Amino acid sequence: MHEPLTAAEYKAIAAGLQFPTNAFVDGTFRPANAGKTFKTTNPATGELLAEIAACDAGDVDHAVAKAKQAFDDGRWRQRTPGERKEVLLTFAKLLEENRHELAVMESLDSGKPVRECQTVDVPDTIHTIRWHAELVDKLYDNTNSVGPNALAMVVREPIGVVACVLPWNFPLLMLAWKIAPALAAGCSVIVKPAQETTLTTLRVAELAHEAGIPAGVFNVVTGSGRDVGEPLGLHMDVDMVAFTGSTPTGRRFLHYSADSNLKKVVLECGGKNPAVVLEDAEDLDLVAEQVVSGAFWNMGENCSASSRLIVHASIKDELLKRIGAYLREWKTGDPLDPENRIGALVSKSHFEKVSSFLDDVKSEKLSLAFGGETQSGVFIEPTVVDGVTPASRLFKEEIFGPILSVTTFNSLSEAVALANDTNYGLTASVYTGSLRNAIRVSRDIRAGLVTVNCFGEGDASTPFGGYKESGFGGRDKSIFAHDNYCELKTIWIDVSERAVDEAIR
Ligand SMILES: NC(=O)C1=CN([C@@H]2O[C@H](COP(=O)(O)OP(=O)(O)OC[C@H]3O[C@@H](n4cnc5c(N)ncnc54)[C@H](O)[C@@H]3O)[C@@H](O)[C@H]2O)C=CC1
Ligand code: BAL
Repeated sequence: MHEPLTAAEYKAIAAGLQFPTNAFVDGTFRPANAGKTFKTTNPATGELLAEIAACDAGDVDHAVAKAKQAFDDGRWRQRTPGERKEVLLTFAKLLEENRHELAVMESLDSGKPVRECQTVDVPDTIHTIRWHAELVDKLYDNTNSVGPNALAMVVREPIGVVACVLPWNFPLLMLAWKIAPALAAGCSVIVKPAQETTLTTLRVAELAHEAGIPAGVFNVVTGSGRDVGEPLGLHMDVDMVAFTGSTPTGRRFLHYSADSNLKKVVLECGGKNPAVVLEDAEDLDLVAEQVVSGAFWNMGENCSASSRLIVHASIKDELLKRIGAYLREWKTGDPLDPENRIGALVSKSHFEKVSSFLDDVKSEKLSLAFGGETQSGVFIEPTVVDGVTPASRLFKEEIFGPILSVTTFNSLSEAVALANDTNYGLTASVYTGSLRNAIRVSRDIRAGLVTVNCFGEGDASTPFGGYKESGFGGRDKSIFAHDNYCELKTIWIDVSERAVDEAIR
């Protein structure tokens, strides 16, 4: 069902698309109060796609009031879990029916290859919504054993109004990682998409409404971080912020919370993730394939990108040779051509940032093993830089582009030390033929997800999020994500004889 179409079919869909342009609040599209707009363009071509409502603090106040009203009157949270499940499954079905449109819109707005949008982003988005829908009527609350004189119940309740502040690198999927558990739990949401990639979020909101999610429960406020993200972070009636993006912006949300109502903050931030290849790795072809996909999937615009290859010195040359062979399959160019696996970076300014790391290759006299070429001011070919030391910016900073650094080691302890030599701790991969080494290294690396002999992000049932400066406050995906969007309430009922006697009197 999610097989890619041909380039001609994708272009025909693109030609017929209607782009949503207004914020979505209380079940209807509405322009910004102040009437302002911002432009959204196709990064691959520079073509203007749409002018979108540039909302501000007044629009945020309106959306929060509507979301709070919807939460307070119980139009969603007081439906049974089974009823919410059915609506969310209808929502998933509508997404499925519109999958080609969503894949093309995502690709046009972000520069991502349509092939990935069609085969990964859209199906994973739908699966995430289905998974949380299916979870919600299978959870049990607790009664605790507190003796014969009382009954203690511990129940989950939806946390309230949730602001979901999203990044541009996986617009649909990050939307699903936040809204699926939030809506399943019974919360009202206000989504603030990244300005670069607003279109699919608006279309999804429309489909959610069509599926039967009541007005005011799913709202989208479009605009900049300063004008929309900050007022949401500071709002006294927002109960929680669920954020994915950079660590510096994540840090701001902790300040906003401290300066307002101590709202709960869950952050999924950056990464500088190692792929550690031990001397006893068994199948170097498989390692090369996985390392390439870990580093270059989504142009490396991925918080879980394995951007540091840490390889035993004795096998480095052989591994690089095989990486070179796999890179031939990673063609760069028109995102709407399903033959291409590397599309455009999300914007000119992001291209400039990523390109500055290519300048370091020259200034630090590092060795370019593959790539290094740019095209049309927005495309960067997959690039592998050899001989990178921990002192280099390439080793330390999140690049968020298709650049892989290579560093060697000679002992297991050196490998672990290099892997942990970062302020981040999101993901890591270990390649080894030894079960003992796999377990030891996975336990010693300080990261929220360690994959062994593969690259990946787990599935909907496994939590995703980071140690150290990669995350804060909770995890995306899985039952643990569901619990992010709930408060726990204890209800203690006195059933002692004294209480019964008093009740009779
Ligand atoms: N962990 C991840 O998945 C992501 C990491 N990044 C990293 O961040 C770098 C910068 O990208 P940006 O788009 O600038 O990320 P960002 O973290 O600034 O943006 C993420 C979201 O936060 C909002 N935002 C920005 N400034 C805000 C503020 N002062 N108050 C409230 N909300 C605010 C944005 O509008 C967007 O919706 C990238 O080069 C990359 O290294 C970017 C996107 C996703
Ligand atoms: N790769 C999923 C999370 C992120 O990049 O933001």
